[in-house]
Formats: sequence, structure tokens, C-alpha cells
Amino acid sequence: MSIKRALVSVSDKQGIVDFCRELSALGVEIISTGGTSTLLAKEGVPVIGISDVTGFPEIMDGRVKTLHPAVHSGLLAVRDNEEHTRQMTELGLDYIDLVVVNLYPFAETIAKPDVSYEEAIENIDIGGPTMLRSAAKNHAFVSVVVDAADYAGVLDEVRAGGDTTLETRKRLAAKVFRHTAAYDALIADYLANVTGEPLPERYTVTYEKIQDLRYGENPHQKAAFYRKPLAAQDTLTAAEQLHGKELSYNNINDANAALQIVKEFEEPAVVAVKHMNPCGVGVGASVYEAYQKAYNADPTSIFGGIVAANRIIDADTANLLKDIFLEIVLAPGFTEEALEILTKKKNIRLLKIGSLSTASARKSSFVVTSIEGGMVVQESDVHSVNPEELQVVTTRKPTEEELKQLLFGWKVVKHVKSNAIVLAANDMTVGVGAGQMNRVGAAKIAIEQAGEKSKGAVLASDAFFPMGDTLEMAAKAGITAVIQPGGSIKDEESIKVANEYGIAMVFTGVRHFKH
Ligand SMILES: NC(=O)c1ncn([C@@H]2O[C@H](COP(=O)(O)O)[C@@H](O)[C@H]2O)c1NC=O
Repeated sequence: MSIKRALVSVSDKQGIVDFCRELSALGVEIISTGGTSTLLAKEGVPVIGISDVTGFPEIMDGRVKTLHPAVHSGLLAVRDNEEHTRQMTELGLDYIDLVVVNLYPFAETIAKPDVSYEEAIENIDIGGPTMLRSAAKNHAFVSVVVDAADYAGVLDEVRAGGDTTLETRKRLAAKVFRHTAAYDALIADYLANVTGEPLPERYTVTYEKIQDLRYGENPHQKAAFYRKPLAAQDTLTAAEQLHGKELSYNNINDANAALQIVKEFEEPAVVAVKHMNPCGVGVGASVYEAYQKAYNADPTSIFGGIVAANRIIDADTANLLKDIFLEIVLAPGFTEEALEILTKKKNIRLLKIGSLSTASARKSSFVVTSIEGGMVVQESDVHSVNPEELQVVTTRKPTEEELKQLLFGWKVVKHVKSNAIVLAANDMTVGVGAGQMNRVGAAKIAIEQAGEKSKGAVLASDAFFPMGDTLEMAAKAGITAVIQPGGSIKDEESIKVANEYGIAMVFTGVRHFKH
């Protein structure tokens, strides 16, 4: 078999003229729709209008142009089925051997900030996916191209053998069904938002590949990195890598964790992350000061860590960063001098991310976690505490400084794997107890890490204390103030201990478990 007749109908016209010119030179007859055929004709490529094939005008603003039996029988006929070929001859229909279609730009349309509902709906392509699906189903005989990246390969095969191979047609067909499925998933998602059904009876998500990864969490696991089609600019999926080796699977998870924490802060902040938990967080008057605090919070653990900042990295900060081994530095930018300093280090990865806004830390979206055989979906934890709603439950109220540190600790503990305890003092973390099976264990780790620094520090707990033991331990370590959700049947036990030691304790009424 050879390709004799192609149907071309594309919204994105890049590369189409050269592709069709080549096809035409190889003896392929080209049929095309409105805008595509006008362009081809203008560029001197011989083209037959779709209406000449269907005997029907393109009507309703292009809503109906290729939706016609003359098109779909030409695409769907089983060429070695006698009944099909008889019908084709009887009705005077011709086969179509190649379909080249890309769709109305639905994603680009809904990405526009001022898009109207009507405009979005008008950009749902019907004729295009129908042709793609007909051709893809009949890939035993028909080639189908939905991606301009495949133009060259198809041309090579047609040049060499008059047609594509069955293997190529299968691959192209599979790509088409992924494409139309993703296209429909985005429409479904858009309409679910319009109708206020974020958790519908079928969850149809679509992601596009950013890059293959060398391996997953461990070298024997295959892995790749994907993004949502309309992911925000201040997410890791939109980060630009300025320097360093390819990101790894673990790098991506850690950098994402660091980014979520740093977005909590309005003031200059730096976060160091190891294994998805913060090992040091600092805020200050400048990124330089914030980094010093994040570093001093735990100079041991930061080694080999991921550092995220919410301000542009300047030369002074870069000079500090360069002194230790870091996997990644992630920031809204780097001054030229800073880049010069840091790019001297071969092993550091530098990521530039769109300007960060604390608003995005407050914007709820749905996040998915896989389980074997399924997944669970929940809103992201975007709650932030309003200082006026804090309930002081002890005789002593926190001082202004204590309150500042409590609110800082609360922002951090939200991002620490449960059970989580964070000790803070002087706008930095001094102890982090993460992922323990009991709360006293988490507190013990945080207090041990803080050492002398626990004296006068404050403590944040991601969930309530089931009994008074954690508070007893905190008091003995010199903690002066505590922030926690409250709500335990034994709250009174903790309040009693706090009062005995003169600790000021506030309840937030909100829990921040993180698994
Ligand atoms: N309605 C139809 O019969 C139809 N046939 C093809 N299209 C789309 O029209 C676009 C190309 O239009 P034009 O060649 O007029 O620029 C392509 O994205 C193609 O997928 C159609 N449009 C939408 O449904």
C-alpha cells in the first residue's frame, strides 16, 4: 500500500506548509479545511477543499466541516473487507490514507485570564478528534499525525517505502488516543470547575511529561517527571534549571517540599530541606540574614540539602552557599555575580522559579496520593492561622516576641511529617522532630537537637498532646511558650503542667497532620 490521499486540518499551522509541500511532491493528494487550505494554496501547495470531497459546504462557523460520511468512510473502511470495498465503490467514495490534524487550542484558551465560558466552549474541537479517532482506530491501513514532531519521521518513511510501517501506525494511533484522552480530560476538568464538582464520579487527570528521570527513589526504579497542563508559574514544574546536573526524583520531591515552606513567608526567608522535612528555616531582614539562620539552625543536616529562598540570591549569600555541598538552590532569581560564584561549583543545581507569592500557599488545589490499586484526593492544606483567633489557655499570655516565634514555628510545623514538633527562637528553627510514631518521641528529638538553645525557645506541635508528658519534658528543657491545636480530652493535664512552669500556651483549633 502507499499513501495517496491525505486529509490535513490543523489549528497550529507551524511546519504544515513544508510537510504538505513534500507530501505533494511525493504524489500525495491533499484535502484540507478552511484556514489550512487557504494557507496551503497561498503557499503554492496543490490542495483540494473539503467541500469538494463532501459535496457539502463548511457550515456553522466551522462547527460542521469534516463531519461527513465521505470523510469517515474513507477513514474507517477496512480495506481487505469485500463488503466495505463494495460499498465504497457503489457510493463513489475514496479512501483517505493519512490524517494530519491538531486541535482547537482549548488549553491555551482557558489559560487566558479573561476567557469567557462561551469562548472556552467554542474551543472544544469536535471534528478534529473525530477524524483522529477514526484514523487511529483504522491504523491497520491509515496513518495519523497529531504532533508536528512526527512530520519528519512520517515523510522519511513515505519517501522510503510509499507508506509508514504498521509499527509506526500503531505508535501514532496510541499517541492519538493519549492526545484525545488528555484533551477531553482537560475539558472535563474545566466543566467540573464550572459546575462545582471537584470530586466527580470519575477522576480524569492528565499530565504531560517534562522529562525522563534517570531513576526513581532508588536506582532500580523507573521514573519520569510530569506537569499538569496549566500548572502555575511558581511551581517546581515551571522552574528553569540554570546550572548543574539533571534533577533526580528525590531532588524534585525535596525541592517541592522546600518551595511549599518558603511560600509561607512574606519576609525574606530561607528553607533547607532534607528528605522532605525542613532541617533549618530562617527569616530575616535580607536573604543573607535568613540564610545564616537557616544554616545555623542545623549546620550538620543542611549538608547535601536543598535550599529554597523567596528572594533573589545576591553575591553575599552566594558566597555563603558555596562553602557547603548543596544539591539544589531554588530561588526567584540570582544576581549575575551570584550566578558567577555558584556556577563555579559543578555539583550544585540552580533553579529559578517564577516570583513566589504567599497567596499561592493559601490557594487550595486538589492533591493526589497513590495507594496500591487507587488513590486518595484531598484539598491541599492551605490553612493559615489568624493571630486574633488564637486562644490563650494558660494563666500567662505569650509576650509579643513569644507570639512572633510561635507563629513562625506554626508555619514550619505544618510542613513537617507527623508526628511533628518544631522548636523556634530568634526567627529560626532550633529543633525539628519529624515523623515519629509518638509525640513525646518527636519532642525528644527536637529538644535534643536544640540543646542549650531550647532554653527560652517556643514549641509548635502539629496536633494536640494526648497527655501532659510532652509538656513536662518541654518545660524541663526551658521552653517558655507552646502553640498547638488543642482538642484532646486531656487538654487540662497539659494546661496544668504549663501553668505550673509558667509556660504560655495557645490553641489554634486547627490540626496540621502531614503523612
Ligand atoms: N467541525 C468540523 O467538522 C471540524 N473539522 C476539523 N476541525 C478542526 O478545525 C481546525 C482547522 O481549521 P482550519 O483549517 O479552518 O484552520 C483543526 O483544529 C480541526 O481539528 C473541525 N472543527 C471543530 O470541531
